[in-house]
Amino acid sequence: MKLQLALDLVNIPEGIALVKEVESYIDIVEIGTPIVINEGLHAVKAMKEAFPNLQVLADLKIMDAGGYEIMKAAEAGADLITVLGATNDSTIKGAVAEAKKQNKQVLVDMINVPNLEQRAREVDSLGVDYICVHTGYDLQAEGQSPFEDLQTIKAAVKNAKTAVAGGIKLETLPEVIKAQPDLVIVGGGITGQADKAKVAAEMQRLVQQG
Ligand SMILES: O=C(CO)[C@H](O)[C@H](O)COP(=O)(O)O
Repeated sequence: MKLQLALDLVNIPEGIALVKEVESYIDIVEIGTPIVINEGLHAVKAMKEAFPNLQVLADLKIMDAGGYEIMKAAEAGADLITVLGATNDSTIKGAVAEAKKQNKQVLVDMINVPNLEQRAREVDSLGVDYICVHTGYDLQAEGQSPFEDLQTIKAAVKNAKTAVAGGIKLETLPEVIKAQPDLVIVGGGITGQADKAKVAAEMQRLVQQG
């Protein structure tokens, strides 16, 4: 099981400073969608250059032009790139084909997919690397969490690895780990804490003991 730190509400220098604090406790650093919107793929390039030993995920949430957008993220140095499960199969197939060519990985974000079980099975047959359940900020604010959805995809997905994101905190991490995802994605649960290194270290301990 791996731990991914999601950076969303920071600029490039703030993001690099933050990762320096927790570098040894995480496996993957995510350049979140708001950073890509604010700073472009330069943020991915800057993070990869600053931390060549970490994997960098570009949270592009690709909805169209799968092959092209994967190619651009790969050029910037991303190791993993996100595509939306809500898009059509052609976009996902194009993304997977380009990612394989570039030796990169595709994580499909199932945010707001209504027929989760059925779509997870379909996406699983397209050769993607990860299928991720995700409760976004707006639904987190309404009290929702991704924990039940994780059980759903754990039962449905046979080929891809599974991932979970959306409001995970140190207190809720043990419940998440019980469902045995391959990847746990944490943003505010680390970035919003006063002692980020302490929380990240404890999260790494829990994730590694599985
Ligand atoms: O992709 C995202 C928002 O769309 C976030 O990166 C993801 O939800 C993790 O952040 P948090 O743990 O703060 O919810």
